[in-house]
Amino acid sequence: MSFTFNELRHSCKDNWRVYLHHDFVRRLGDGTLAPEAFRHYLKQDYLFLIQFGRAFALAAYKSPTLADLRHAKAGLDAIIDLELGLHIDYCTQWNISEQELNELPEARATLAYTRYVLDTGNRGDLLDLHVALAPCLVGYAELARWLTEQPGTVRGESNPYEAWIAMYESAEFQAAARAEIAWLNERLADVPPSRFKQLCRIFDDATRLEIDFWDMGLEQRM
Ligand SMILES: Cc1ncc(C[n+]2csc(CCO)c2C)c(N)n1
Repeated sequence: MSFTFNELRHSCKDNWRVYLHHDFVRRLGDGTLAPEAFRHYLKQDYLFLIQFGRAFALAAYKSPTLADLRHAKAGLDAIIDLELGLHIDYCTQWNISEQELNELPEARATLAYTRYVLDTGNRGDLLDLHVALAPCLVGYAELARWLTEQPGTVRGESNPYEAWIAMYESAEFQAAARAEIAWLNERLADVPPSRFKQLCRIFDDATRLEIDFWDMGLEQRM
């Protein structure tokens, strides 16, 4: 029996659609998202990215081979040098200082999602951890492509969220998502059905926690 990432994604298709086509995402696309909701999301996403940096460090610890270790290092580099760097610049443009970021308490949705991923990686192996990380990596690349195709999406200077969409639409992010899918496809080819079922549960949990993260932003909840 051989499984693929596409089957994993299909196993939670309803929640996957809710995550990708969430109101928060649609409003980023048409530019109607309340600026305060976006600022709340940006601040919590900074805290989220720090914990995700830890998750990639955990992936390094859980790596049995040099190739896996390099893969984890590349993921950690991408978060620290690319995503967090852009994020801090972006926060400055939205009048959120680095000092404010460093003093923020974590919202419950941030705590739940990030600690779930870290716990899944701690108790499981590298594949469990990657499956918990996949909705984040693959989902944002897919939602950026989806937004680009929507007729309601406003591009260019008239959309205050243009830079956010462009970041996840960029060739670099799209390539990272494709690499992750390839990595998962290689591993999923060897798992038995009972193990695949466990992995579907992890993927669905992380997808639901992504939905909660959008809800938290939209409703500015702590
Ligand atoms: C809640 C939330 N989910 C996913 C991402 C996207 N993201 C986070 S880390 C990473 C890997 C590359 O650095 C990607 C694509 C986000 N920013 N916030």
